Amino acid sequence: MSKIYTLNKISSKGLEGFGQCYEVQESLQDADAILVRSAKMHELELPKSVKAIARAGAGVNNIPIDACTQKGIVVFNTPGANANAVKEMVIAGLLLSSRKIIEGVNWAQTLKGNIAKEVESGKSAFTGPEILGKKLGVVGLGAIGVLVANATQALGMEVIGYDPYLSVDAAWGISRHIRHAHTLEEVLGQADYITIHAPLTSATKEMFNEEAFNKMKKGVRLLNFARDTLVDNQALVKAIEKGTIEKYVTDFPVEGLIGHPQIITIPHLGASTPESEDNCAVMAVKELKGYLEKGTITNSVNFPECEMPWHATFRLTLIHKNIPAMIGKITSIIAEEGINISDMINKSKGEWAYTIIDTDTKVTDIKIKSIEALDDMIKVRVLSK
Ligand SMILES: NC(=O)C1=CN([C@@H]2O[C@H](COP(=O)(O)OP(=O)(O)OC[C@H]3O[C@@H](n4cnc5c(N)ncnc54)[C@H](O)[C@@H]3O)[C@@H](O)[C@H]2O)C=CC1
Ligand SMILES: O=C(O)CCC(=O)C(=O)O
Repeated sequence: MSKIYTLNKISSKGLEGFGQCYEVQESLQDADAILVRSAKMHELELPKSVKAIARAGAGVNNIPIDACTQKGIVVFNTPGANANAVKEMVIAGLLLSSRKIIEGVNWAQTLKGNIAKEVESGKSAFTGPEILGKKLGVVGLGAIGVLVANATQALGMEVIGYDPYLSVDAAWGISRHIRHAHTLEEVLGQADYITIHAPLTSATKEMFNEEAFNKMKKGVRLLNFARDTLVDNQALVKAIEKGTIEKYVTDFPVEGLIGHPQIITIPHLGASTPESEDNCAVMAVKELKGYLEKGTITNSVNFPECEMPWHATFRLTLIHKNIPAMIGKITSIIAEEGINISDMINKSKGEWAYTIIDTDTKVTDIKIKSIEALDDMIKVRVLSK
């Protein structure tokens, strides 16, 4: 029985996918794997039993990836599974940033007496421009950015996209009407609206800072449905005071922004739809099962993709450093017992490698210990059918 610790509320449709051989628990004790959404895991002491973590969602900045990698814990996410939910929210955000809908609705709640007359005399305070024909800059053209770019172009916006690491898959999905910016400055200098869809990393932290705001057009509307600290909030408030930024719409309410008349704070609702919660959970559960049961790695952010059909009875999965002679050392230990390897695969990602070895005969515990004792060997698992 494998034990799964859930850190956030995970859709039941996803959890059902685990089936009879799994126990979903609210304790970390002896957990084989963890399922998480946005809960912060940096302070969490992970027991040795943990082999994998699946993020039911896209952003993995809440997970201590480097520490997990060193311990041989495979971290997965669910690329694209919540992208449509965020895209729809961004379209709402664009309209909220432009038309004074929230202000108008709040004002309408206060009306009394001759309401129809009050409405007609007061509504001019809530006028705002249309998005049709305006220029939108999309920063980050991944799963979400591409959907946002295509949808807003279809709504009549002129869209310019920037992504220095654009993937081939993403490029296939981008409408030919979207203009390609070669630098961030190109977007900042001409967009009427800017929407951020890059991940939070040490390289992107506060990429929207005073310097970036100084390059923006006056009166720009900025949307952030990616992560709070992609934006330097102090510089942002100053840019609003200077008139550079007309409105900031963020999915990440933080102190200093809440209550500001030109800032709309949404309580991280981008992915909060039943469809996206189901999609993410179903995908995350599939990834964990594939790894725990067969050693398959799909959509990992810290180890290479790896899958091999399993015909033999026994399987070793090995996480180790990506260095010369490692495979030779492992196979020599197995050969000392006269065991034949029926199939094998080795994949690498940067300085890390992952190997699957199938045998018809069980490798003895003593030999497994010898393999575990190899320098630069991080984790060895023994699976059987
Ligand atoms: N508000 C919410 O509920 C949600 C927020 N998110 C956030 O949105 C981010 C993006 O999500 P996805 O599109 O699914 O991820 P993705 O990984 O498909 O796309 C991210 C894109 O950003 C690009 N990128 C990286 N560095 C960049 C830079 N310096 N400038 C411009 N582009 C850069 C990458 O090349 C990639 O194409 C996530 O990392 C997460 O933080 C994701 C889902 C839900
Ligand atoms: O699980 C959620 O609601 C948050 C989604 C998110 O921020 C992400 O997928 O990066």
